[in-house]
Amino acid sequence: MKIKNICCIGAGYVGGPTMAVIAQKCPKVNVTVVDINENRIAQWNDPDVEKIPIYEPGLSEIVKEARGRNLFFSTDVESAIDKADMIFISVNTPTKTYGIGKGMAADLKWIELCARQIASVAKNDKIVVEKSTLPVRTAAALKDILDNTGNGVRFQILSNPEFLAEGTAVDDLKNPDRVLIGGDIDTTEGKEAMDALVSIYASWVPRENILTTNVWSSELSKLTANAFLAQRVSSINAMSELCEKTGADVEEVARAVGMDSRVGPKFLKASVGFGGSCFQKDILNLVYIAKSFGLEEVADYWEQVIKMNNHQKRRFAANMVRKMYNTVSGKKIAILGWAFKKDTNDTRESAAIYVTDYLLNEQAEVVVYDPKVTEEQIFSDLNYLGTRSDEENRRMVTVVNSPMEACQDSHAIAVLTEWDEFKELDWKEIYKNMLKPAFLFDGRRLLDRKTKEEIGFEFYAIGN
Ligand SMILES: NC(=O)c1ccc[n+]([C@@H]2O[C@H](COP(=O)([O-])OP(=O)(O)OC[C@H]3O[C@@H](n4cnc5c(N)ncnc54)[C@H](O)[C@@H]3O)[C@@H](O)[C@H]2O)c1
Ligand SMILES: O=c1ccn([C@@H]2O[C@H](COP(=O)(O)OP(=O)(O)O[C@H]3O[C@H](CO)[C@@H](O)[C@H](O)[C@H]3O)[C@@H](O)[C@H]2O)c(=O)[nH]1
Repeated sequence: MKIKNICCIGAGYVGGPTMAVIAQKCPKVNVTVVDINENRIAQWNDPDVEKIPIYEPGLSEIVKEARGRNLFFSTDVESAIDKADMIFISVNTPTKTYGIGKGMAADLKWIELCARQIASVAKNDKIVVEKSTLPVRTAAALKDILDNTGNGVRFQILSNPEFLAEGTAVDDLKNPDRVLIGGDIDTTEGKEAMDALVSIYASWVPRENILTTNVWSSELSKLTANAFLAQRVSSINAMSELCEKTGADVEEVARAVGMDSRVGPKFLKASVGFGGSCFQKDILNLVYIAKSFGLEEVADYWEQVIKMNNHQKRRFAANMVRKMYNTVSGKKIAILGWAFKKDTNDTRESAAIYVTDYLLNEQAEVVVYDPKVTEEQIFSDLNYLGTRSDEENRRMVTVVNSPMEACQDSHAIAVLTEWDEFKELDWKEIYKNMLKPAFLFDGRRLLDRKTKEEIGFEFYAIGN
């Protein structure tokens, strides 16, 4: 079966970049990305490609090349579903904020809406691909809805979780460690659907890097991968606290441990805590699934990864207050970096939000600078916590367009995102313009201690 038309529902951080790369690599396949968010689609269609809604290195160039040729962005969901042979569902699956499973389970309401819409529109057989991260066995629910509410056409459901990391999405999509495709391996139709998706990826991914499994293994592998990755960060962050008490340096420890080929060197960077839209949500989902099967020990084991992460964010902020003579009330504190990691404008679950909230509770005056995050986003993140009103947040927090301005007349600086540009700042000039003693808290192990101390900073870094 040859795929000619692809539709992707959800033009977000996954749908947008993933489909842009498929369109670039498969110029003969028409790819239409649809979303109910009109503003987002308008941004994807902005004649100035630098204004697309997602910042990812290399993405605007691909959109420029493929948009209008075989890559389209639209709000006409039904027409795109109707035309497509293959439909990717790439909508958000956040943690539930209500009802059963509140604060833990994934909210699948947008997934279900997609399934019902596909079923009502489809007039010929279609392959439906789960691209969103979903609880294991969601494919069964999807199949139920599609088969029971459709027009008698046949659907094949595949699981094809996405492993891209933000900030390196384009590179991850072009050179993935693996592509995972789960499907109904016991039927001819199931195998044909899997082959059709394999042939899309095989346009640029070596065949041996495309794994095919049963659908449940594929769904569960995605949650497992994120749990393992987040666990590494929490593990090294746990050691960072012990390093601070003992005189060991967490970077030296990570290097020594990571050189064991069984452990490996990647993802062992101690930090102020992991953020992003996935790790916390997916682990909570895993914990919920384990609990729902009565696997209390399994649930407790993974929940600890989240507990450690919350502790790391809190202890970083608490340490700032403690070092500044136990009060930051009325003190100006510059926050450098708001995104959850460098090279993205995404702020979901960013540690900066929680550290700032803590400092605001201590009555600090906070000034924020981030090269890619808008002022509106920063206030929206703070308001979402519900700790104080929008008016209060706007009174206590200022967002500025330059790091020098953020640091001017401040008592302290906290580096919370590892943007490369922070390494190159004129730190002598910054020091000169600060109140003394000038405190510098490095939540990313980005800056060199020796040179900063020579300038005169009171310097504190995670894990050393
Ligand atoms: N962000 C990542 O790096 C990443 C990586 C791998 C997997 N994932 C998973 O991919 C999924 C999507 O994540 P994201 O970060 O792209 O989310 P996102 O919020 O950026 O984008 C989702 C989009 O889906 C749209 N949408 C929701 N319901 C819709 C409907 N019924 N019809 C049309 N559009 C609809 C929303 O308007 C939104 O624009 C999640 O399950 C996530 O866990 C995310
Ligand atoms: O050694 C490390 C590595 C990461 N982080 C932090 O961990 C968070 C997540 O980083 P990263 O995993 O690089 O970015 P994400 O975009 O969240 O990607 C993760 O989540 C995606 C969504 O499911 C998956 O597709 C990716 O494979 C998985 O890496 C960020 O706050 C990082 O700063 C650290 O503190 N130390």
